[in-house]
Amino acid sequence: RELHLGMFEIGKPLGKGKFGRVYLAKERSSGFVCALKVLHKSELQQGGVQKQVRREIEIQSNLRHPNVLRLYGHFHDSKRIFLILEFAGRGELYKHLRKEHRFPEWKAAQYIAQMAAALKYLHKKHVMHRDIKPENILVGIHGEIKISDFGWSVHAPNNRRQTMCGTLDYLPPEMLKQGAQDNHYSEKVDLWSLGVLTYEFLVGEAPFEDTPVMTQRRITRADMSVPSFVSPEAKDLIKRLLVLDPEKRIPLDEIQRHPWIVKHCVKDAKRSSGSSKEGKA
Ligand SMILES: O=C(Cc1cc(-c2ccc3c(-c4nc5ccccc5[nH]4)n[nH]c3c2)n[nH]1)Nc1cccc(F)c1
Repeated sequence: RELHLGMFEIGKPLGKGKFGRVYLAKERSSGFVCALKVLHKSELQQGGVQKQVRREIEIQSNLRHPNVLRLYGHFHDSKRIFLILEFAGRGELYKHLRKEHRFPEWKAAQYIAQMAAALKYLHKKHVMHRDIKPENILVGIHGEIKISDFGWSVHAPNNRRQTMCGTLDYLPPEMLKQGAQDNHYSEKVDLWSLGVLTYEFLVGEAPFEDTPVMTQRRITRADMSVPSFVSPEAKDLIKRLLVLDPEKRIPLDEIQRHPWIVKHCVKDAKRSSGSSKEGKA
């Protein structure tokens, strides 16, 4: 079936990314609700990002995971490219984080467990995200998180110098080292960013937040301290992720078995089975 704009009823704006606006949309014949992202070809040309957008479309079209935002399809007209993206019922995670200042440990642990599951899926497909931060995470209608915006994701290894705007807070040390050879780092970069994310969920600010020069210096020295209100188990996981040597970072499999994650995410077997009808095979 030929996709075109007339198929959609356009609703309220949902947000605007670096290259385009996103609208709530409904496909007329099926009533299917989605997020329609509009990218202007002229803007992409000016930004020199057409190839990156094509790569992102190619990567995201093939991803299917409950914690990875779906790209259902795309089409274009003479001036614009349209992306049919999954609608996330509870919007952008960073807005929730700013409003709540920081998340309770049970919520942070559930989010990190879902991130670890999503990253495990992506890494198995040799896709590393490379831009994990609250701004790139959406929340579904059931409170589950969805990683989006694979603008920097690549099939490992890559040899593309990445020029990035935006925050340095999430960059791992190996990407900051002078003359770092792009293709010398691996999926382990996402583990470092997961550590920064865990810290920010629990503390409400990033661990190396400072002036740009100081942030870079603190990252390359892993110079950060965890406030005393953070539980010892959570602190242990943060410390095992924010390790300078990429090879020494706790692997994704071990994250899902980490005491802090297990404590908050595994259904508590001891909890009573409630009314008599429950618990029967
Ligand atoms: O640009 C993005 C990522 C992206 C996703 C979104 C986005 C933004 C907002 C939403 C929402 C959403 N739900 C809301 C509920 C309440 C309030 C606001 C909400 N926004 N659902 N899905 C979305 C998706 N913006 N940008 N992907 C992309 C870009 C180029 C090529 C490609 F294949 C993918």
